[in-house]
Amino acid sequence: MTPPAQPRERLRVAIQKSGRLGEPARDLLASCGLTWRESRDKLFCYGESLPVDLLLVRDDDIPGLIADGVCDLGIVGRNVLVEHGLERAAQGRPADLTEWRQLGWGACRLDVAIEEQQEWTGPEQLEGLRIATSYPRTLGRWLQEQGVDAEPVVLNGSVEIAPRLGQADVVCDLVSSGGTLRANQLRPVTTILHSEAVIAGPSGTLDDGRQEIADLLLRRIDGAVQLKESRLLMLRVARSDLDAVGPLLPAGHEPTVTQVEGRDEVAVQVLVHGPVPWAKLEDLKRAGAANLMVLPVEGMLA
Ligand SMILES: Nc1ncnc2c1ncn2[C@@H]1O[C@H](COP(=O)(O)OP(=O)(O)OP(=O)(O)O)[C@@H](O)[C@H]1O
Ligand SMILES: O=P(O)(O)OC[C@H]1O[C@H](OP(=O)(O)OP(=O)(O)O)[C@H](O)[C@@H]1O
Ligand SMILES: [Mg+2]
Repeated sequence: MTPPAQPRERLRVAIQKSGRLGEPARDLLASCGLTWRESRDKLFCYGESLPVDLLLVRDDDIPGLIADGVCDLGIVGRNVLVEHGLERAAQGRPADLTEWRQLGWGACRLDVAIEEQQEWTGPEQLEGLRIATSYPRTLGRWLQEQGVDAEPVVLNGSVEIAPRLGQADVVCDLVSSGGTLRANQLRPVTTILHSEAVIAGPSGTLDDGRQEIADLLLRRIDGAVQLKESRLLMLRVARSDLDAVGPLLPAGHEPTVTQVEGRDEVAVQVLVHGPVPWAKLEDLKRAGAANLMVLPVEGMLA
């Protein structure tokens, strides 16, 4: 039984100490106006601009730290959070954490991969095989859904070399570019989880005034995430071509159309969510748009 957490009036956020998500997590929080004083061992950062402190830890420890009330929120991959939830369920305990926000970065997939030259006929092919993974619960759930009985072999790292070492027949691991699988003569055959970085938090609300601080932080995070995804698309077009260009503009806010002095032309600007692909710019140009520009947005206040 976990002892009740000490009352705290400062919010504590767990992030990865190093690894893939550590730096982007810090950058995100810094873009929310947070500044810190680092402890000498660099494991704790005391929030100066807001009562929000950081705890720098291994990513696998983040769900447990929140569950135990040591931290209030965490920035972690969905893959780690899902595995934690399934582990708890396996122990017959109720779900304690949820995704408070999806952050839109740190994207990867949890894939099953087999030897490159092997044919893939479907999940039933895995029956009776040994599957190396760091995510036995997530894999176990998927196998159960597929009605397949296989044996997870739990490894904390270097999962991809397990088949070559004779420890397993196939693997189930995180993939983004696929380079690690290829380097180990493996190929992905099915995805069992799509992951990205998320804000993990308790299923209920926080106590001691920390919910208010969390709400403020989340509002800033929402703004920062939206800002990061926003672009300003600018172009000029002859009035006669405006009807052709208008429908091709990417979805976003209502465009602003301004008359260009002394010419039968207008300048159009539109705030777009997400990247504007080259193909879209080429379509607009073909329809008569010129001086196309896509600019990042540094700040926004409606
Ligand atoms: N190849 C990848 N591309 C994109 N995101 C990834 C990739 N691999 C992992 N991730 C995401 O980044 C998270 C952290 O990955 P990382 O490899 O840094 O973890 P780790 O080695 O377990 O680190 P730690 O030392 O904190 O335990 C993963 O849980 C996953 O959500
Ligand atoms: O599809 P790819 O782009 O090749 O990425 C996949 C690799 O990335 C992760 O490991 P990471 O590189 O973070 O090293 P780790 O095993 O030490 O965590 C993951 O465990 C895979 O091994
Ligand atoms: Mg880890």
